[in-house]
Amino acid sequence: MAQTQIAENQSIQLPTLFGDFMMKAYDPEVLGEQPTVVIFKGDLQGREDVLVRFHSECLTGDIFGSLRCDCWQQLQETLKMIHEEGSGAVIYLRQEGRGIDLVNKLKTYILQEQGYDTVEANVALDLPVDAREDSACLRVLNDLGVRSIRLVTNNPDKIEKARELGIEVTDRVEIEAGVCDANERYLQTKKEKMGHFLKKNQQEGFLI
Ligand SMILES: Nc1nc2c(ncn2[C@@H]2O[C@H](COP(=O)(O)OP(=O)(O)OP(=O)(O)O)[C@@H](O)[C@H]2O)c(=O)[nH]1
Repeated sequence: MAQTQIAENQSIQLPTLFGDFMMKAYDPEVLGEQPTVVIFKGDLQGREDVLVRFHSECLTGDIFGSLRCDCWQQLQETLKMIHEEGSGAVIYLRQEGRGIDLVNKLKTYILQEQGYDTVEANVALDLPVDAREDSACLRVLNDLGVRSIRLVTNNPDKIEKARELGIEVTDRVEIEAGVCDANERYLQTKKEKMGHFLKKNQQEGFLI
């Protein structure tokens, strides 16, 4: 007979195109919010320097492969990196549009189609440029028993916020931003206005 008593936060197996992972979902701490999700590989209990990405939800990119941003490529790239290394985690935060939600993000896209950049569009609509709050990451890392992380990001603010939460970030791991015509302005704005570690390469566009 199948066991029907399921423990809270029990992990499930998740075979993916990028290899075999485990996954857990956490009940939201605030009613009405979406569960935080972690997809991970390896026994991370007590481990130091774990390869980790905090990835904010991007329905347009992560689900539909939108090229207006680099979210989909970064997610795939990280899963490949974790698979190759044999361990690590992606904490998937339900902070669509840097926390302004999907409907508002699409409104900013309308302004972007009229010439505003991603920062100007948020400001013009009286929306915060970045409304993300990352405390769910601490909850997940504690649950997995991770002691310190190497954070996969090009965003200096993510490292600072993680450290403010008390997460030990021992290193930053660069992640390549796949450039194309559709996302070049988005990447340029991240670099110039949000301080992202992106280098412009004359021949090939933006790389890390
Ligand atoms: N407001 C707004 N949000 C966007 C836009 N394009 C993408 N996003 C959101 O930006 C967020 C990107 O999150 P991440 O990829 O985790 O983080 P990041 O700050 O870009 O930093 P990295 O770790 O270097 O990728 C997601 O929530 C996307 O939905 C946009 O044009 N406007």
